[in-house]
Amino acid sequence: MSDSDSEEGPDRQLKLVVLGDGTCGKTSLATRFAQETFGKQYKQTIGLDFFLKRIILPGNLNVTLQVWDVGGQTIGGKMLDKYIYGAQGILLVYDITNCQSFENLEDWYNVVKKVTEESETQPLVALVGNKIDLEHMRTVKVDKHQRFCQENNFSSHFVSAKTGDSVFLCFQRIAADILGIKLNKAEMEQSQHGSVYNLCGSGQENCITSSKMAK
Ligand SMILES: Nc1nc2c(ncn2[C@@H]2O[C@H](COP(=O)(O)OP(=O)(O)OP(=O)(O)O)[C@@H](O)[C@H]2O)c(=O)[nH]1
Repeated sequence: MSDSDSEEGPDRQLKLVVLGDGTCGKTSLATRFAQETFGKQYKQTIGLDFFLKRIILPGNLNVTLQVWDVGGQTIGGKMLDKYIYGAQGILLVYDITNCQSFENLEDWYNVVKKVTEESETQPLVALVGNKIDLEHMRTVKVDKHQRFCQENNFSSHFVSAKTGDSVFLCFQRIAADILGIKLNKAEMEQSQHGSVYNLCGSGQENCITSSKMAK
């Protein structure tokens, strides 16, 4: 992509589909990222929820992320294939305190493979361990997570939708990977903790970038 595209061209749009068992925290992850909120109360997603968030990647590249939050009960249903179709990124989410939610990702991934096997371009797949604020209750070993990533060439993420830890970084890294943009260490460290607005504070440049991010 040329410089002129990144400065004046229309926003790039990326479709990211969030999959995983019920209660692993998909809606919480999406709302933490898109709205910077978190609700303790569980409200089951029926079918699909949809969020939009505009971010700016290095090189002043505007990217609008469409986050498709798929209800955990849709596995085995007729609509799931349609939700996945056309995704550039897939987030396979599990709850680090719930082994079953990790084991069941195999089934979710099988659906992804079936839907995308004949596509020209394959989506980037990210493995996301959620609820790291509950580290003391972890039942899924980090080794297992890493092995699953290596075996399938997934990118690896650990987040807490509750505290916001690494949530923005997770989406930012996924978008950057899809677009072939390399984030440097400083950019990743800035994004690691909390919301985009918390990015302000340790450098004028980052402050400007953060304030340009639309809600
Ligand atoms: N401690 C903690 N709780 C979380 C976290 N993320 C989500 N939760 C809680 O887990 C419960 C389920 O979260 P949801 O985001 O609704 O889960 P979901 O995966 O969207 O569930 P479905 O709609 O059934 O697919 C809620 O009570 C959340 O408050 C987290 O990072 N830490």
